[in-house]
Amino acid sequence: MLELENVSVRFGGLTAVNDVSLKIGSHDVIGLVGSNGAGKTTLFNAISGLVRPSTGRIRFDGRDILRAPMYLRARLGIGRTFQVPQPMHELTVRENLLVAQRFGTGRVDHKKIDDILAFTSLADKANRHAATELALTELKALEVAKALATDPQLLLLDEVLAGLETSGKRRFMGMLRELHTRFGVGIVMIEHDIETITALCPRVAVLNFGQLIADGTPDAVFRDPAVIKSYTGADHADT
Ligand SMILES: Nc1ncnc2c1ncn2[C@@H]1O[C@H](COP(=O)(O)OP(=O)(O)OP(=O)(O)O)[C@@H](O)[C@H]1O
Repeated sequence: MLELENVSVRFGGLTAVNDVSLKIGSHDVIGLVGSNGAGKTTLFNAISGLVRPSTGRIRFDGRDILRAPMYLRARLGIGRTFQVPQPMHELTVRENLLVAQRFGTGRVDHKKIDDILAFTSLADKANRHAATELALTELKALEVAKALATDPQLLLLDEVLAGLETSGKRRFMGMLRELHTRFGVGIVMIEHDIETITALCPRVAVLNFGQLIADGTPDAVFRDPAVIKSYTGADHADT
């Protein structure tokens, strides 16, 4: 579905993403990990069209999208969330989803919006205003709901679990587990907690200083000496 070929993103003298090649299939659920500043969000930005790579190619369903604007990528089926929820504060939850749906599909489908509200446990908040009437878990759920409203084939989730307390996190993980099968989307999720990634993702990709240093099952990746070194600075795990 998505193919990155030798993608690099530079900000002046800093190479935030360095020569990354990665193939993501429509049935993939991938955890994207790496320490702070490793380039994870920048890679999402390159895929969704927020930043333009300095070099490389990006194809979606065989189509070159390197120069495609964000809205076109959304229409083609690339949906994303942001690390800090970005609702349109003056609108209600339902209105936020309607705007996202229009942006992503060019249509309005109230039945689909109702399904998404139910799935994300936001049905009873549909007429509340995002700015003043939602708790953090609900704002995070709204972020996922907005991305779903764009009708994605590929969903990029940027730290959707960060900052949630234990029970909210558990509920959210249940929702994420269902997301893939219920909406038929491929998923790439950025997440720092290795236990969470291992529980949710059959495949893990690791960035270190912008480079992809591992890509495989959680078991294989988290035993990889290069990955352990990137996290701890040590050459071997203490096992
Ligand atoms: N717009 C920008 N201009 C300049 N430098 C940037 C910009 N965006 C990101 N960077 C830099 O690129 C590097 C990668 O940042 P990025 O946010 O992609 O990392 P990350 O892996 O998502 O980190 P975190 O886990 O802390 O969110 C960092 O050094 C960051 O400071």
